[in-house]
Amino acid sequence: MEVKARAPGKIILAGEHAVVHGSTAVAAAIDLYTYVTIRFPLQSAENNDRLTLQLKDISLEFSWSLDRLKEAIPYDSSTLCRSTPSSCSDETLKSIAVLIEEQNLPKEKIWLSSGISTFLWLYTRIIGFKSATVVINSELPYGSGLGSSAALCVALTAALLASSISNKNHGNGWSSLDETNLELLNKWAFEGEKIIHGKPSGIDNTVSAYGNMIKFCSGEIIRLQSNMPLRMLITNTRVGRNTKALVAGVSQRAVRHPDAMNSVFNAVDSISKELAAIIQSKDETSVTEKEESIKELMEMNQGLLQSMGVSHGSIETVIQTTVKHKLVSKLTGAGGGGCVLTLLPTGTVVDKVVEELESSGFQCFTASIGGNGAQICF
Ligand SMILES: Nc1ncnc2c1ncn2[C@@H]1O[C@H](COP(=O)(O)OP(=O)(O)OP(=O)(O)O)[C@@H](O)[C@H]1O
Ligand SMILES: C[C@@](O)(CCO)CC(=O)[O-]
Ligand SMILES: [Mg+2]
Repeated sequence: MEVKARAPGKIILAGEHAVVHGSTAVAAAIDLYTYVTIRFPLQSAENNDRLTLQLKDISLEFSWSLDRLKEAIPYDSSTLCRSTPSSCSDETLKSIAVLIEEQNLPKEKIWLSSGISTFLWLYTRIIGFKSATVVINSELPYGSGLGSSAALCVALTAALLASSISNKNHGNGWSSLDETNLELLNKWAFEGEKIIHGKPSGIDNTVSAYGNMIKFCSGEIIRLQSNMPLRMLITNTRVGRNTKALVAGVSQRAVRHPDAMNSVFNAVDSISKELAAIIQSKDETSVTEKEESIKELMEMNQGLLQSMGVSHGSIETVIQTTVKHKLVSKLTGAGGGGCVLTLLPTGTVVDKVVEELESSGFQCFTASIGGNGAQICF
């Protein structure tokens, strides 16, 4: 039997980092996906006592015997419960780390270990110690602010939950999950994100699961209906960074300067709420006026992200380059490098700015905003 799932990456239009501290943020799905295929062997097949993970886009394969997994990951049948998401304890995470060390992950790929830990934990917790080959393929750049970690957690959980759905609709292409399964999927994916982000807000897994555009605050999800065209250029600075470390850095700054940082988080909250209102507004305001307001809000948000300490020289270079073309940019996701968003008001011709950014070694692309969330296929 084979099940497939896919989940999109995302951009954050406003509110990253502050959202971890209870502010509002606005995010949208993009049409770049992480795909997960799970193949279960026949009972009679050889090798039906192993769990194999293939990371297709980076040509790596890992394999564990089920006995070794059972030995290392604490298990009793009462803790295996697909319908009650639970957190991975520090102790279990340590045992999982040993399972990954045994696979001799190349040193330059050590950043993958949190993703593989999440895989092992979600897999064993949701469907137990069952033999399979899991193939993962991603169109998203890793660790670049486009939510690769959340797309992994959401796509994997969707495939795991789909494997136990009884009324499978074979051969009908991609289909969405029903509301109950979507809620369950989002909770499990959040538990997975905790392993990768440390202290996630939940916005990345939520927008990847539900798709479209959302306003998110302290776990509350409001689905937004955009009433204006919204085009963004995405520039990957190609500077690698790690969301967990950046989120922890902002929290440490907030401990050192609680009043100042609270004011920053409050300002971001207002920016996100205003941005969401503009995007949804059906009033007479012209698109040009709305775009002018969004530009200003993005500029203010970037200033506040810089004051949180999550900008980077490469991000500043992108901002300065786009300003020369009268365009406004802000970082997206955790910052520290990664990707930058540039608003493309109606009628903008991007060729010149793209040429200049790419000649500095950056990678530019556009993605369609506000599309599908998690989907499954049999
Ligand atoms: N397809 C994948 N396979 C295995 N691990 C993955 C995959 N995608 C992401 N990861 C894990 O997630 C980590 C990157 O997550 P991180 O949160 O730092 O960045 P991001 O999610 O791309 O950006 P942001 O959180 O800012 O949106 C990788 O180092 C890896 O451990
Ligand atoms: C930086 C952050 O706010 C967004 C990362 O895409 C972290 C999170 O919300 O989990
Ligand atoms: Mg992430």
